[in-house]
Amino acid sequence: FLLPHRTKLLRRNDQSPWKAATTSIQTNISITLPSAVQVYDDYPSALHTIHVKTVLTPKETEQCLRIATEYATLTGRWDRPDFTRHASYATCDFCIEDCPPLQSYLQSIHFDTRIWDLLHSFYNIDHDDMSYLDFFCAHYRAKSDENLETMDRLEAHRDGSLLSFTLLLTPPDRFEGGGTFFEALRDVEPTMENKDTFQTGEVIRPQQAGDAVMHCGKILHGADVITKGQRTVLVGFVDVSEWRQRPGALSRACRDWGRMDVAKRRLERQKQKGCRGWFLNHQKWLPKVDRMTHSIIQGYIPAFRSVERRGNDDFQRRKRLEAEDVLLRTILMDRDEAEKSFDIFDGDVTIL
Ligand SMILES: O=C(O)CCC(=O)C(=O)O
Ligand SMILES: [Fe+2]
Repeated sequence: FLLPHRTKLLRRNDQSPWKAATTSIQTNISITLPSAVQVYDDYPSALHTIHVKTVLTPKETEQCLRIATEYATLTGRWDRPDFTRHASYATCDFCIEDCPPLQSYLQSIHFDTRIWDLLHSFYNIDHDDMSYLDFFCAHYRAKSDENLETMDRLEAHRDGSLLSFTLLLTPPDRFEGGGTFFEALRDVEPTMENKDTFQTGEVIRPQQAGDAVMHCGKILHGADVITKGQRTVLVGFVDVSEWRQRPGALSRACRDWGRMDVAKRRLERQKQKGCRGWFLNHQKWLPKVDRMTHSIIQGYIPAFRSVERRGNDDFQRRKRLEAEDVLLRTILMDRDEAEKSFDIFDGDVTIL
């Protein structure tokens, strides 16, 4: 069931378990990222909006949490981060595929169909064009002396997938802190409708277990620190077929984000060497006549203003957000456009 495009047999109908899910209080919140660039149209694109939506009933959520906790206790999978699965941003987790009881329970309640239906309605991507890159159950707990290897947060990052979701399994009254933060939401004011879920700055905190935060995985995000108790979530990385993605859009964004990383490192290096400048011992490489004429050639190199400006935190953030915004506007092609761009292959395409 980890291959969603194979789940056509689980289409929604009147008797579907989806009906059961609609009997609990239904969260339906959407928060749209502000525009960071003016030069492009197409704002907001579907990908600018983050959705918080009820996916599981309280009973189903409880059942998932029970099965997951039993499995993690037995295997120790929540006791330390798994660097083999997520090398850079390792979480204390297990893959749903590794836990047959949870996998078959989710299958029995048609979990995948619910997720694809929602993602389809939010981002207009066909079920056949979505598949799991990863689907796992992660666990955060407040730091204490006994659990040094466990995790209490996840640093800001972008997922490998174009779409992602984080579904809360633990009732929110059992922990403090937590939630998913998004850098681009820092200056966005909560509204009457979302003020409970979106209380502080960048963080989205679902108000009931069974609710999922669904978003574009390329938006810079992370898990806020847990200060008390434990928080268990189901996380899905959902990939979108290549043919719906505009060639070059992601690589352009990665290049721009990479430039900002380099600028940051240059400033750090400059600071290590002393902000005002530094002396180079390079006289022996210079022609004798010039040695006497230029003070710079005497070896003194002032700190570069441009390095300071480009390494500045606000500047960095603005540039990161600009690249992110352009990506969100451009990466998805609608079906017609995608079909046209596929036509250049003249129908001669073999899909392996
Ligand atoms: O736990 C969360 O709220 C976010 C998790 C996440 O971003 C991830 O695992 O990639
Ligand atoms: Fe993530």
